[in-house]
Amino acid sequence: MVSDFISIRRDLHQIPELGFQEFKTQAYLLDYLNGLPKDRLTIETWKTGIFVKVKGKKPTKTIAYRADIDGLPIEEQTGLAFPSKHEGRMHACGHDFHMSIALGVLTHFVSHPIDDDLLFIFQPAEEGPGGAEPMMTSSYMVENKPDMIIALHVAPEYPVGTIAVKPGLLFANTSELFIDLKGKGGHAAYPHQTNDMVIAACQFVNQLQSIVSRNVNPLDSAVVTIGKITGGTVQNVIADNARLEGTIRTLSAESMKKVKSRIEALAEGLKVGYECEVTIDYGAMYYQVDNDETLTEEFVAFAEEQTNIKVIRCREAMTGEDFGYMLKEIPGFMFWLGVDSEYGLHHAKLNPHEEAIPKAIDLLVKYIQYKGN
Ligand SMILES: CC(=O)N[C@@H](CCC[C@H](N)C(=O)O)C(=O)O
Repeated sequence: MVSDFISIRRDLHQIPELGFQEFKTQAYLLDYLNGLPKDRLTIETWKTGIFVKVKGKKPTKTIAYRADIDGLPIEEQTGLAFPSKHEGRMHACGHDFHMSIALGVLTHFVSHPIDDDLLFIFQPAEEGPGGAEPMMTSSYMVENKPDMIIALHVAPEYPVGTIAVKPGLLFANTSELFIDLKGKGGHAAYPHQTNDMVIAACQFVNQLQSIVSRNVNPLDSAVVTIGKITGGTVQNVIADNARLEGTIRTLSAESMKKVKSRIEALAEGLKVGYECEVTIDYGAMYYQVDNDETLTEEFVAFAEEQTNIKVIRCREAMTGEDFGYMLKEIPGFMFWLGVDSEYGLHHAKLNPHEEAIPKAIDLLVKYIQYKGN
């Protein structure tokens, strides 16, 4: 017999949608929310996201909880009995867990209200192009800015029954990276008459890898990943175009500036060396996740003393999260939830253990109750 919120997770797992296309997901969430008693609830949509307020008994503050709702362009290979019904789309970053946990906590407080108001934020487009920053400037958020905010992220590398957290910097600064190369194509047998963009792209991918090893202070970690290369049209035509798609991760804003300036300098060299055009687009950029020191330490002490969850003190990670934009304006924290999967985040076989769902709901209910009187 699976609990309600595990079965909700299974439903949501089957309908993953990309950023700002979460129409079925939003409809599913609204359908659930509209089935709850209405007396304490206000529900407002924002694009494909939702704000839900649970009115407190005598509020002096608002505590917010944020869950991201989008999936990834990955073809699922989990072999689960409830796989994605959307070809080439998967909840491979655990947002199905994040949503079902948020619904579990919200449902508890609808029937067991506390003094303070609670705001549940179902945020679109965390994987890109970013929903948190525009949500923060929405009129709803401006008029209903909470006093503190919490979020979690599933962590395949930690066992169920654990959480991992760190006061201060938890996640990196990120920037997407799209590089378009344009040269001169032609017959595969006449390379001397062309500027081959497949060769230029290969060279450039290798050159980019020297930035982290030779230009960034080794004590200030950075990552440059190219996750996708496309180019050309057919096997016997020299390609007149290529596109590199990737991401930059840095622990400091200075290193982000440095990495970008080195990419641009190397691009100038490529233009000369391969007589081609190079266009760089940085896409979406996410601000680092910087946990409030006092609130995080208080949460750790609470979890250790008042629950049977094991707390792991972790290091910062090079993952990105646009929750950073919320923490920039509102004190709060994010923590990792142990879900023990052999395969990691963004893997087609990611299979988090569902027993982590009731454990997370229980932890959050207890902590929010403690914070909200
Ligand atoms: C937790 C997590 O995996 N977040 C994503 C955020 C992606 C931001 C953006 N699309 C980028 O690639 O820079 C991550 O990949 O870390």
